[in-house]
Amino acid sequence: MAQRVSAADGGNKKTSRVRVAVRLRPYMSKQDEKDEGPCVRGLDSQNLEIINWRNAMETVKYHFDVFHGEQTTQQEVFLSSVKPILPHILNGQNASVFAYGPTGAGKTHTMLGNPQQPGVIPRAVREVFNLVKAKEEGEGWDYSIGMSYLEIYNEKVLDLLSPSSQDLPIREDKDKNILIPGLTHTTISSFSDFDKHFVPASLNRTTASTKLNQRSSRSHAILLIKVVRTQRAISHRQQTGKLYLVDLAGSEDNRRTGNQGIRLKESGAINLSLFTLSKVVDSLNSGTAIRVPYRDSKLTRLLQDSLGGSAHSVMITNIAPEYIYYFDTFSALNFAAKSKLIVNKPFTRETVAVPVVPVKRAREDHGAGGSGVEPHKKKKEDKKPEQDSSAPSAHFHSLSEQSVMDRLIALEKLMMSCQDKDRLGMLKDVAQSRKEIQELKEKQREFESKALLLSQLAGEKSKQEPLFKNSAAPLQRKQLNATKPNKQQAVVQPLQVSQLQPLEQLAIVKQSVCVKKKLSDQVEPPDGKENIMENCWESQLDTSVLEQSRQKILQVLNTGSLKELKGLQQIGDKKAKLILGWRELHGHFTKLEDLLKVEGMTGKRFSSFMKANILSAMGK
Ligand SMILES: Nc1ncnc2c1ncn2[C@@H]1O[C@H](COP(=O)(O)OP(=O)(O)OP(=O)(O)O)[C@@H](O)[C@H]1O
Repeated sequence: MAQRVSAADGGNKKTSRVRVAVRLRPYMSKQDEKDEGPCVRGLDSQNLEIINWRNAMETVKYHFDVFHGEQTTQQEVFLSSVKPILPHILNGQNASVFAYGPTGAGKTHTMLGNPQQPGVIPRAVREVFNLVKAKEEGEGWDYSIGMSYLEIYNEKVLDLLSPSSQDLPIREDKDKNILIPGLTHTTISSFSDFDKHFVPASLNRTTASTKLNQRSSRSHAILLIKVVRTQRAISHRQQTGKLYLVDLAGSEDNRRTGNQGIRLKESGAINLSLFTLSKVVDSLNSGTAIRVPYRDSKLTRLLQDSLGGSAHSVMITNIAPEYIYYFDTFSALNFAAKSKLIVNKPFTRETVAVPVVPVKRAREDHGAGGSGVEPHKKKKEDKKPEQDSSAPSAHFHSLSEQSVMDRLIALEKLMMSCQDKDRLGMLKDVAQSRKEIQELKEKQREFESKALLLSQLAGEKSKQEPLFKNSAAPLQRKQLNATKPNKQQAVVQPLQVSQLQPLEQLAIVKQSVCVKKKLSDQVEPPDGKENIMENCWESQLDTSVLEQSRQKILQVLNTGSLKELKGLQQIGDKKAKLILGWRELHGHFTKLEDLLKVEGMTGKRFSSFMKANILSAMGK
């Protein structure tokens, strides 16, 4: 009877860690309306640099196992990053290759390619056949190769070889092998046999056009190549090796993809599963996690077999050079860096001799090597070079939007806490300061509510309504004045980022109490009187009590566990996870309206969420 045999002697510890390669796709001028040039470039076969968003005179350098520059061919990517792990699957071990990165950065190009430039998938399958052919001769084993092909779309597992099938279940057998009952498994005898099944199945994959990519993959596609080898001699040992070739859907920022409706829903599922993947990678790398959160998404559940343990994994992080992708690139590099903690100081900052603009025009300036190390001509020299090094760069016009800055700050904090031990002390100090500020804020609120209570007791002998006030009372300004110092205190952060905050306060100050919801109105225009009534309820509440409730909700959003988040009104499991994901990626919510940035949170939902939670916090 067939039995899984662990190949202890064949296991090579060195290669069992996640090997991280980064591939930079060529610069595309059509993606660069402002003609700003690239913001990232290669230095050599392992190093790259990206402009520092804080100061365009500086770059941030990263070190990876491999860096594939813009001119790298499909063949080179395959030979250096993928081919070395393939022999393992002939010995009953698992291997996987992931293409990760923002939408439009070249994942599908890398994995699939096109007839002129075939990608990793066709090359790997061909190589597996070659390896088997070479082995079959005199080693005493018979080999059989099979394939399955599926996509995870909106958290559903769909069989691409049998497109009419429904969402398939994922199961685990007693040996901890992940199985998908009902998934088509087809034996293939040659590469052309594979092609015959694979090409039409690929057309079944869900793709659609977004603002950033005309043919964007809306699902994670997983091709499984299974090699079973059976010993001819008497014990007839059988070993099964699996190769997962994964083209992940791109991480997406929906403000830029312009996604709405169904695209937005897809995007929510994509971002959620990528977030879980990130958590799994974190746990595997930390080596201390009690529970690796494989079960939190279908993607990670399915790859459980192959991620960690004895799997030989390669992650190819695809990035794009244009400024419009800056945040995504920075984010993807961070993910790639934390996917292997042996990264050499990715946050070392060096001042380069020439202003950053020279990275411009990679295509014309780069030599055949594509690493882009030669000096570049200056452009836009009239741009004032001297800047306050703590201020966001003038080159970041497109990023000067407050929310993007907030995200960059949050991301930077994350990266610092991950990788630079020297900064841990600093972060601890900041955490301590924050704690003290928080305590002061609590005290302040306590005093305020006491004072309010006293004035109410003194002022209204017979009039009741401790919570509802006269709508004519011009209390909102007072309320916001009271909020202001709190806000200012709350944003004490490393690296003097607090100077970015006043803009946000302004946004809050501008909200009028009754006809507020400016943001929500932008998303969904009010649809009549009912909506006006909807939005007026806050005006009937006492501003300080209202503010207290808002603060309470904000606190849960920022510090609440999954369970606590689910304790909020109108927040279910999925939304709570999305909030956690957002927090992980962007740091804290500076104001409640930031919730609108979470996937699926429309203006209407936000209004209703606020009403339900404020009233609930007041015990209404
Ligand atoms: N190395 C490359 N050389 C030439 N063209 C490339 C390269 N990488 C990507 N492209 C082109 O860039 C465009 C976007 O690439 P691709 O569709 O592979 O991105 P993606 O990361 O898979 O996006 P999504 O996540 O939206 O599916 C395509 O037109 C592709 O041909």
